[in-house]
Amino acid sequence: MKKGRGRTSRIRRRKLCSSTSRGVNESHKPEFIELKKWLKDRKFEDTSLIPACFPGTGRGMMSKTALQEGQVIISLPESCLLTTDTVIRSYLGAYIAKWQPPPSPLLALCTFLVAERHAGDRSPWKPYLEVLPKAYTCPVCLEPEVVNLLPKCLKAKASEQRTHVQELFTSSRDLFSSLQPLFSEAVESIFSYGAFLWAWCTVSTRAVYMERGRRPCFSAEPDTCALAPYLDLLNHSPEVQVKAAFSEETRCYEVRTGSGCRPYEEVLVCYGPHDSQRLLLEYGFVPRRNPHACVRVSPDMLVKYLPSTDKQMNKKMSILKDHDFIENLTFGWDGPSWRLLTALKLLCLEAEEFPRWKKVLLGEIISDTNEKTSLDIAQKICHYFTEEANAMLQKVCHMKDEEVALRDQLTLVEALWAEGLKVLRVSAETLSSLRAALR
Ligand SMILES: C[S@@+](CC[C@H](N)C(=O)[O-])C[C@H]1O[C@@H](n2cnc3c(N)ncnc32)[C@H](O)[C@@H]1O
Repeated sequence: MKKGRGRTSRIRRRKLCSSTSRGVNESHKPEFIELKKWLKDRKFEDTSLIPACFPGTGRGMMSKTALQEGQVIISLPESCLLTTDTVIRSYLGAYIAKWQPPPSPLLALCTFLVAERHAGDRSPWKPYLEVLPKAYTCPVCLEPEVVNLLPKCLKAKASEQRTHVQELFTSSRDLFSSLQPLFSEAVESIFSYGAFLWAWCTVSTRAVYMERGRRPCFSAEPDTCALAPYLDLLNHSPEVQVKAAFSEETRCYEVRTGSGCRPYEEVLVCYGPHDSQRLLLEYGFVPRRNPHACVRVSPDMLVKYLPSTDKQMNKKMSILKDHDFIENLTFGWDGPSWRLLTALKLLCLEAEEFPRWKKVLLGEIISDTNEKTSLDIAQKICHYFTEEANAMLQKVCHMKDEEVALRDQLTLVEALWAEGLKVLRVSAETLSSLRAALR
């Protein structure tokens, strides 16, 4: 779906296709009947996709007919899209446009969503708002005791996410207060943290990528998010491909299949080639069978089993940092990544081998000892993580029995650790084979 970077690009890099699990048609539900009427009034032409509930992925989209490769499966007219243009054209527009410093496009969208949800029956967006989830499962919404059970790297990111949303909310209070003339109730009760969090998660987990030019009424942050009713019912699969973009010619947001799909199968798009920690962080779910699943090795784990007496350790670590070998070191379905083994080889260099560190980064073999030592360290790290994953799974299982109210949240965490454990088992086998080949 596009070429942006970072938070927005991933949302919007959606491809499409199908899974084999049968879903239960939900198109008869009153909220979907209303939504379809609303879409029709806005010139949306019916599609072969209908909302349905699937055993593996929950609510998503099912195809009523066979879909051919390259076919447009959904074409949403501009008038159905909720963008910053919608906000500026609305009753909020004049307030947002004169606010200093200019709010970010994301804040404008969140403010609009909160106000419209509050408007209830009076909102022209009601049929769309009615089908949106009432709650989300991104880490920012999880209970602290559940966040505490996340893998270390993800826990740190979850905490950053929470701080980011809280700060955005706090720093927006004056803007919300300026909107008081528009409401009979106190704005503090309308723009509560809970309402803001819901809006932030709505945009974060559902928006499609649609780039708009910079406007002086908004801050310099990229304006790339658009909410696309109906289309945003499409779930993710890492294995499918689609093209999705706004067409200047038809003035519609179009999704085109990358491959065919049989009738009554779930139609899926790809949110990006993300590992499951990232999908949990950004979208609040852990997919089944993720080929991009991995277990991340943090810098402190990297050195955990290395001799603390190594005088060159600081220098080695700064080389790794300078050459971007400190992040994205992983175990995956293929075993330890090349980057992880390379970082370990560099860290395991003997004093007399150290001057040849550049060759290590180029992938050259320095010595048998270096090869063996680095594999041994990788095995120790893998073993440590395996023990940790087993212990965490036991803890989560115990908590699921004790804390029934947290069961859904704990199930997500459990899925993540269980996937990690599988990756580590495969990695342990790969490491054993690599080690045996050196004997
Ligand atoms: C764009 S919405 C897709 C429609 C959504 N399932 C719904 O009912 O509104 C994205 C959200 O759907 C869910 N989701 C998407 N793909 C999924 C998958 N493969 N497995 C489980 N949940 C998924 C996640 O909650 C995610 O935040």
